[in-house]
Amino acid sequence: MHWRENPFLLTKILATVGPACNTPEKFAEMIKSGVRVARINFSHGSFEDFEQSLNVVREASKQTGIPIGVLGDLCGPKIRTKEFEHGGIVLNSDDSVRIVADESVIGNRCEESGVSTISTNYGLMVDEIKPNERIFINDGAVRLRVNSICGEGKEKYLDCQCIVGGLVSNKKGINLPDSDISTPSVTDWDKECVTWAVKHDLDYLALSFVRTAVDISTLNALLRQHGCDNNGRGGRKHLPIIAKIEKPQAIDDLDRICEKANAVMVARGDLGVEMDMAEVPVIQKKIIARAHDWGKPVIVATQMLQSMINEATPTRAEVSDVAGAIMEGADAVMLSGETAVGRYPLEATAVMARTARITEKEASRERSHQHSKPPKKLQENKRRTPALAHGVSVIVRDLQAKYVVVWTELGGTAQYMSQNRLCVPIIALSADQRTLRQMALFFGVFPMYMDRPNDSQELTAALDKLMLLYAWSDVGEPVVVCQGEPLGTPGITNTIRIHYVGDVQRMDWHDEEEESKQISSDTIAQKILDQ
Ligand SMILES: Nc1ncnc2c1ncn2[C@@H]1O[C@H](COP(=O)(O)OP(=O)(O)OP(=O)(O)O)[C@@H](O)[C@H]1O
Ligand SMILES: CC(=O)C(=O)O
Repeated sequence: MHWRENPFLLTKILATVGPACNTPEKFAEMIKSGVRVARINFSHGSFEDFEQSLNVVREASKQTGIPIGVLGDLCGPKIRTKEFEHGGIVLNSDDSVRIVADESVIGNRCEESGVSTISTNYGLMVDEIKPNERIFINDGAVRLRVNSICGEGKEKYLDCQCIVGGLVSNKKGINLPDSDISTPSVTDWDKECVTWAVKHDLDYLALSFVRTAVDISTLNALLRQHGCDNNGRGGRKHLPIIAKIEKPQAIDDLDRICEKANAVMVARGDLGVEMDMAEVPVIQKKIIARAHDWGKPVIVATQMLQSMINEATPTRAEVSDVAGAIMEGADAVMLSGETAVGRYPLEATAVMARTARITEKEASRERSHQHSKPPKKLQENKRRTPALAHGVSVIVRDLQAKYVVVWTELGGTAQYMSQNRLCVPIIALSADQRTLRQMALFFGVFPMYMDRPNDSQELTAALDKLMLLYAWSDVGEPVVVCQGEPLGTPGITNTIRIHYVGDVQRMDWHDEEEESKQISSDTIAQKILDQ
């Protein structure tokens, strides 16, 4: 157990798994310094690779005793270049470039004519793009403009002119910022990945290039075919969906996307290509605020500590970026290439955790002067658990309680508590391993396994022992406890208790002692620990 080594970092850190951190020992070190969710990117590698990454994470989680959520990142309708004769070609400004319909063509550059040919994994794009529209390759590093559409059937191609030159190599991403493309939101490859994810018990699925809330419903329908249910649950497996916001169309449907998805991600890599990069910071702030209105966790991703792929220290601007996202209210911050292929994965995690710790303290201080603001849309819905969570935030403030403790079957209560930004650790106890892993994404929530107690009394006794064992609390300090009554029924959190650590035992034992003899806090603590 490393709870004491790295106590209560409220902000959640996601790390992308890749060759740079692909051993249980390395990943365990990253967990110890603050990583709580591992991202497997289905864009890179085979099912064998994904299985190996998953085993690494699960083993590291076992070694550290800390529940780690695993997120499978579905590629969605991402268009990519296919293969080239020598792995790639260099384009120069004004070069003539053909994007061909035939997906089997190997890309090349004809030295005689100077014309370059590129094939893609979406041949139909030649039917859907119009003259004058732009084609961005490799995160916008290389840019083309379409002159005209030529040929027929398999021979059809887009005749383009290169505006910004550079290297174009195998499997590089293509963005079409001016075009309306009808690729399915969940591709055949995504479907295979979903089957794999369900079979291997992943904890989250992220969907790339979400355009409207309908895309979330499409994935949910597919998950239902696999026996999952993200709404009513009804005893079925819960596999929450994270909507990646990286298309301008998604911003137009943000409210419905936040309502339908279980969490959202500000995927700044593609967002910064699909629209003017200069707009991204303002959009990020808006997405974070909107996700909070709906009580959904929000992750800020991409290039957070990009220079650490090659350098042992980040730039000041990168550190400021991490801090800025946390001040704006991000629940989680993500590392991509930094941990997947970078030279300093552990250092990157440590910098992120240190920055988060200092920033969240300041953010909490600022919030403590404001009135608690529960998520607007949840409050409008007038449901029991969000109202209860709001009540807890007021009690925590009035009593200056140091912890909130919830007993949760499915994690819903922990999520509502998290969204109220209590600014104190929420210790979320559960006997369900999947629930524990899924709660790893929630800001301020610390999932911990506990055998299911039979009743409130047993829960209180176990809680006291936990508090004293880890020296989180002293006897007599207040802890706010939330649970369902009777204990163990999912979806009925209906009780808030203000418990003083050791209280029940203090009274019991006091009766046994002679009337005049005061029993000390130290004696009570010792008796609880000895039980
Ligand atoms: N498992 C992996 N194996 C090899 N290289 C990887 C792996 N994961 C990531 N990378 C490399 O690190 C870079 C950044 O990682 P990231 O996961 O953000 O990929 P990406 O392709 O940029 O993201 P996305 O597919 O979400 O747009 C990738 O472009 C790729 O070159
Ligand atoms: C994370 C991701 O997919 C992006 O930033 O584009």
